Amino acid sequence: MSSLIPVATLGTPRIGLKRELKFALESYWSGKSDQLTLLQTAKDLRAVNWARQKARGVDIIPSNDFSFYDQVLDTSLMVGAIPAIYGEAADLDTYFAMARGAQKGHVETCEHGHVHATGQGVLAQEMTKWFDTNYHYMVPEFNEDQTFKLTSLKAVEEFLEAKALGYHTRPVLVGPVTYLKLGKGVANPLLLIDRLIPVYVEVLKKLSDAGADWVQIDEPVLVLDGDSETTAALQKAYAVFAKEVPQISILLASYFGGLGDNLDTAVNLPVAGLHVDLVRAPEQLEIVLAKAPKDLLLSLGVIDGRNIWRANLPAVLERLKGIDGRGNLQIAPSCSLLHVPIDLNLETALDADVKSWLAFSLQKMDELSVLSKALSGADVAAELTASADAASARAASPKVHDAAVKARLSAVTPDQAQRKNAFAIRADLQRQAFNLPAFPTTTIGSFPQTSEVRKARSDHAKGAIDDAHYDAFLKTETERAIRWQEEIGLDVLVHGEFERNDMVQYFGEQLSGFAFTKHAWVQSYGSRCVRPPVLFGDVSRPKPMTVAWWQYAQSLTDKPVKGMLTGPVTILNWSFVRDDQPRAESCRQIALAIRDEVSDLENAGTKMIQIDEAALREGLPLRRADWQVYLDWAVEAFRLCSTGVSNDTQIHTHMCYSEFNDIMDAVAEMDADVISIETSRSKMELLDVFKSKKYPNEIGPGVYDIHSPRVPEVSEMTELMSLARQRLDDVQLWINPDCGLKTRKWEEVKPALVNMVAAAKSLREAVKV
Ligand SMILES: CN1c2c(nc(N)[nH]c2=O)NC[C@@H]1CNc1ccc(C(=O)N[C@@H](CCC(=O)N[C@@H](CCC(=O)N[C@@H](CCC(=O)O)C(=O)O)C(=O)O)C(=O)O)cc1
Ligand SMILES: N[C@@H](CCS)C(=O)O
Ligand SMILES: [Zn+2]
Repeated sequence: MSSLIPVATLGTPRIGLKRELKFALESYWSGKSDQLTLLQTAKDLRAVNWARQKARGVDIIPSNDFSFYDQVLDTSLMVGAIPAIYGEAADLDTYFAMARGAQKGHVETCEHGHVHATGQGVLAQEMTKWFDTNYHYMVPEFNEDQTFKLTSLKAVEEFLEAKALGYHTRPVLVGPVTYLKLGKGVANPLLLIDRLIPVYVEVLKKLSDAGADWVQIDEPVLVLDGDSETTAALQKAYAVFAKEVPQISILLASYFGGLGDNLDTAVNLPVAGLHVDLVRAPEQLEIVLAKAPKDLLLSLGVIDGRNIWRANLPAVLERLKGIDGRGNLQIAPSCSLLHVPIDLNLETALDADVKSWLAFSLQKMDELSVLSKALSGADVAAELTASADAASARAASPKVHDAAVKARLSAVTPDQAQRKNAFAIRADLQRQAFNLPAFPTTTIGSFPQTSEVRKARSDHAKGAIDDAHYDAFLKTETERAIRWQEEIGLDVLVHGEFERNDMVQYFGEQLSGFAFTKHAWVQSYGSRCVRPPVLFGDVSRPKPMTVAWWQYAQSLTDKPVKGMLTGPVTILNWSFVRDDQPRAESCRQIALAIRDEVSDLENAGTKMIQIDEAALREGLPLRRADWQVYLDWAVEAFRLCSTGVSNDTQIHTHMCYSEFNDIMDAVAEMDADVISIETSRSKMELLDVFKSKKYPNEIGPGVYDIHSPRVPEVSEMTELMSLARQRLDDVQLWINPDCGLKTRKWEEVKPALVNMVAAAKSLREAVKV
C-alpha cells in the first residue's frame, strides 16, 4: 500500500449553510446590527467551515478564503490600493464603501439607537465577472503614481484564528500578477509589479512569522492566453518571493482551464507546488507530469469545482493512472468550491434519481477522500461501485432523454434563425407603430424584490398562503408598479417581475429537463446569491411561462409593456449544466423552448419582447482560439429564439456588463432591435466600440448604476447622455438604468427614476426633438 495522497481544498463557500453571512451583512448595512455582531458571525462561519473540512477528511485546509464581500477587494485593502475618494482608513466601512458606494451625508439610526454613517457620498468601485463565472469581483483601481503598502493583515489574522482553533491552514492569496491584470486606471497595470512585490513579501514574511509554512497563491491568469509581459511579471514576482521568503513554500494555483502556452513558465517558476485543473483540461496531466520537476509538488484538481455532478470515481482513477510512482502529490477540486453550493443533504425535496447524480462542496470533499484512499490501495470498493453505478444510471435514465426534443432540434432550418427583413425596414415600421418620443425611457424589467414580496413567495411555498392569495398579492404589486410608472412618465413599461425568484431559476422551474433546489445557494456578489437550476435532461416547455403576467400588466395601461424573458445563453450559463452533451446542444434546446414563449407572447399581442442575455459575455471561453465557436452557437441560439416574430414586433435584449470589445460583432449579429447595456460606471466609454463598429440598431446605455444605493442626480444622467450622444445618433438612443432594480429599495428607485425621466425631458428640450 502506498502512502496516502493528501486531500486539499483551494477555497470553500463562505456565505454559510443558511446564508448567515448574507443576513449578517445586510443587517449591518441597514443599521439593524452592529459591527461586533457581524464580526462574530463571520468568525463563527469560519470556525464551522474549518471543522467541516477536517471532519470530511480534508488534510490541507485553506484560510483567508473567507471574505466579507470579495477576495479581490480584500487584496486591494491588503496592498493599500484604496483610491483617495474613499479616505485613508483601511477599515470595514471603507471596504464596504468601495464595494457598494455610499450616499452623501447618509446616516441611519437603527432600532438600537446607534448612528450608522454609510460613507462620504462616493461611487462604488466597478464590479465585473471573475473569469468565466457568475461570481463578481471588485475591479482594482490604480493611478500612474500608484504606490502600495501593507494596510490589512486579514490573511495573517485568519491564519492565527484558525491556528488558535487547532487548524494548521494553508492561507490563500490572490496572486500579484492576476491582481494587477484585473485592475484598471493605468495603461498597463503590470508595470506596477515592482511596486507591488514588496507588499506581498511583507505579507509572506508575516505569515511565516505566524507559523505558516505553505501559502496558496492563486494565479488564474495562467489559463489565459500567454503573453511575454505576463510571463515576465510572473517570473519576477516568484523569483523575489523565493529569494526573500524561502521559508514559505508557495503552491501556485491555476484553475478554470489548462496551462496551455503557459505550461513551461508555470512548471519552471521557483515555487514549491503547482495546482492544475484536470477537469477543464484533463489532457494536460500527461505533459504536466512529464515537464514538472520531480520536487515540484503537484496538486491535481480532479473533482469539478464548477459543477455539481457526482464524479465517476473509477473513471477518475483510470485517468490518474499516469501518476503511478510519482510522489509529491495532492488531490483537490479543480478550483475553489466557492462556485458550488455547500451541502446536497439539505435538498430533501429533490427528485431522488437526480439527487443521486449530484455532489455539492461537502460531497466533493468526500469524493476526494475516497479517491485518496483508493490511490493508497485501501479498500473503498463499495464507494467506487456506488459512484460508477450512479454514473451509469444517469447515462441511461429516461429522465435525461426525450426523443421529441432531439427530433425537433435536428429539424431546425437556417431560416428559423432569420428575421423577415433587415433592421432598417423593421425600425421604420416599429417607429410608426409605437410613436415614442426621442430618447424613450424604460427600465430593464425588475422592480424591488422587497421583503414583503419575498415573504409572500416563501409563505406560498410553505403553504401558508394559497395560490389565490399569492396571485392576488402579485397582481396588486404589479398594478402598483404600472400605475407608478405611468405617473412618473416612463414611456415603455415593465410588469416588474414580482412573480420571479430569479431571472433564471424562474424559467428553470417551468421548463422540463431542469431540477431546482431549495438551499443550493452560490454567491454571485457581496451578499447576493443565486440558486442555479440543474439542467439534467432534454429541455422543453410544457406550457406558457410568462404570458398571463404580461397580459395582466398590459390590460392595466395603454402604454406598451415589454414581455420579459431570459435568453437561452443566459439560462445555460447561469445553470449547472449537463456534462454529457456539448453546451451548444443544451443551449439550442433551451432556445427552442424560449422561441415557443416568444411566439405565445406575440400571439397574445405583445409588441415589445425583451430577451435578456446578461450572461452571454461571461460564457466567452478564456482562450481566444475558442471564442468564435462559442459566439457562433450563442448567437444562433439567440436568433433561434427571437427571430420568429413579425417585423413590427420589437425585440429587445439586455446585457449588464462592460466588456463589449471582444463580442461586438456577435452582438450586432444577434440583431435585436434594441439593446440595453451597463455603462454608467464606465462613463459611457464602452460605447466607443458601438461607435467604431457603426452598430446600427437602437441602444439604451445605462445611466443609473443600480449596484449602488446612491440616487443619481438629473445632471449626472444628462452628462452621461451627452457622452452617449458624442458616440451615437440621437435616433438610436434610449434612456434606462444599467440593469434591473430588484436589488434596490423603492426609496432609492423612485427618486432615481423620477430623475431619469427628468433627464430625458431636459435632453429632449435641449436638442429640440
Ligand atoms: C442580474 N444578475 C443575476 C445573475 N445571476 C442570476 N442567476 N440572476 C441574476 O439576476 N448574475 C449577474 C447579475 C447580478 N447577480 C445577482 C445575483 C443575485 C441577486 C439577488 O438578488 N439574489 C437574491 C436571491 C434571489 C432569490 O432567489 N430570491 C428568492 C428567495 C428569497 C429568499 O431569500 N427567501 C427567504 C425567505 C424570505 C422571507 O420569508 O422573507 C428564504 O428562502 O429563506 C425569492 O425571491 O423567492 C439574494 O437575496 O441574494 C441579484 C443579482
Ligand atoms: N430583466 C432582468 C434583467 C437582469 S440582468 C431584471 O430586470 O432584473
Ligand atoms: Zn442586467
